[in-house]
Amino acid sequence: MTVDIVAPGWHLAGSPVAQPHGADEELVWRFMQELTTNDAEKLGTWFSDDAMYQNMPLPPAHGREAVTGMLAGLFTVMRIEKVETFHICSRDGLVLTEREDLLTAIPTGKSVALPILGVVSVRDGLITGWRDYFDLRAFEEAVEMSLRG
Ligand SMILES: CCCCCCC(N)=O
Repeated sequence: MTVDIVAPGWHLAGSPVAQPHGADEELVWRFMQELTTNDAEKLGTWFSDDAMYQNMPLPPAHGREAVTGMLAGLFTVMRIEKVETFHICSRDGLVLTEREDLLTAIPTGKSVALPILGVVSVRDGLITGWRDYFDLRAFEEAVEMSLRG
């Protein structure tokens, strides 16, 4: 069965919030597309030295090295196939993204389009914080893989 991202009924396709505006949102929009490289080292260069990253149902990573290591660890068990950012908005360097990420679990080969609310803080052209909120149980059941060990 082929899994893909389908724009939800609540997608405000023609609205200004469906496109990035300003340097911070442009940076986050491009970063979300860069995720599909699944290249932890390359993605790590987007972060400040003091950055944090957390998939909210899981523990956080603090510092660019730990952020890069967490991404590298994720990419041993999953691939980010596609990212659709349906809505993006921001104020004072805090960027909110309403997305669906198409994720494939490497051990099972199963995929899921996972709804995610992402919060990204940007300073001087670097990401200082990235927090993704999603239903981990929905992910684990869909791809038949646990991320909690
Ligand atoms: C469910 C695992 C976490 C997802 C990691 C990368 C992403 N935010 O798409």
